[in-house]
Amino acid sequence: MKRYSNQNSAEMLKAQVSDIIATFTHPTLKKDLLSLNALHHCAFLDQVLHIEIIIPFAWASVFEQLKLKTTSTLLACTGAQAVDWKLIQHIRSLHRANGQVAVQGISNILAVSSGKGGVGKSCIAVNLALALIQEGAKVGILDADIYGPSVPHILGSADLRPTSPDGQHMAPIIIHGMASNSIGYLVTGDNAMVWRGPMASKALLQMLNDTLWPELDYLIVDMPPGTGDIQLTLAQKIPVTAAIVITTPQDLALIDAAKGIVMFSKVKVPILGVIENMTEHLCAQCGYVDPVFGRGGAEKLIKKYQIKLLGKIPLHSSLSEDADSGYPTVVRQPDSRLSDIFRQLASCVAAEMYWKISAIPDEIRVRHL
Ligand SMILES: Nc1ncnc2c1ncn2[C@@H]1O[C@H](COP(=O)(O)OP(=O)(O)OP(=O)(O)O)[C@@H](O)[C@H]1O
Repeated sequence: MKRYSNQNSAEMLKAQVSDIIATFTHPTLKKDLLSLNALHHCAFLDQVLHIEIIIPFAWASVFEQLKLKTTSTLLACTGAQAVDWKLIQHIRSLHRANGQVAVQGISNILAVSSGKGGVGKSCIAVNLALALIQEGAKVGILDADIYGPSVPHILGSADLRPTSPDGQHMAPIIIHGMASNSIGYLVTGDNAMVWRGPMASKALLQMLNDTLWPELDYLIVDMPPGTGDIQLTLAQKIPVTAAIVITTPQDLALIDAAKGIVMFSKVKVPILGVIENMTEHLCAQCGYVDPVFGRGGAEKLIKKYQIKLLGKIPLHSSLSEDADSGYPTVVRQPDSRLSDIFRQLASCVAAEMYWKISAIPDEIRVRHL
């Protein structure tokens, strides 16, 4: 049985653990865990190997894979009887587009957009936000889809109304562990439809700035669909870190998604990539996979614009049924294959943001999980 009590052997232990965890590879890691300085601490106490891993983005489900892949080798090499793992998420505030000023308490804002309506943007924005929470991040959502605010419906909070503790600010609606605000909480029926563009953008910016958001690692902004004036104004005025574009595989949706990519490039907002929704139909009964809208659509888009395909979401009746029930799939069926897909997407989005955009050194918060 090995002992790791003195200084030399503590270094030996560190070297051994480092070698083992450095073998772990995953698409969220552009460098191995050692080059990322991820081994924060390791110690051998009472036959237990204690390991602390520090990662600068939301990573909880990948951390589970790391444990699964390396625990038996660690036990065999060190003679420990158990490994006590700890993940520290050191989520960084990354540079905002065009050097804009941060919103109080929010580290990063991610705009979820689409070139046209009906591609599943809100459904994906909500499930992505909730999956980021399951990945260990603090997340909120702002429904900026002024002409069709569907986030309250999907979250099951349409009947709730924000309160104002001081007559000037709004307390967000907390639902499924997530802070949310939406124009849908404030106006009912079709009232929002009559707003002119400048009025709508002003209202939204006010909602962003006057909501008492708790400390958030990520605020997801569900943007209005399309690439008109209101979208352009919001892309310029919301202090976003980056944007993602949702599309479906049909040619018409891809043409509009391309317009969205061009719009964000014009206003110098970094695009993390594209999410293809309704990629193929996944039969709820037999699991048969049918590429109803054809294959390879988003691939063409990412090739042309040199951006990343962040993930593909199948067309599945659960997604719309769960959204209509007010319990999005990630919450209602956390152990389903669809929820796994969303968690993978969440870690991929968080990692891509970190790798693509540099951190602001004095805006770092650390949280132990
Ligand atoms: N992958 C999917 N499988 C099954 N149903 C889906 C999927 N994605 C979205 N839906 C359903 O499609 C409908 C439209 O989705 P959603 O409201 O999210 O679209 P949207 O792009 O935000 O539309 P708009 O911008 O016009 O409001 C909803 O009923 C939603 O539940």
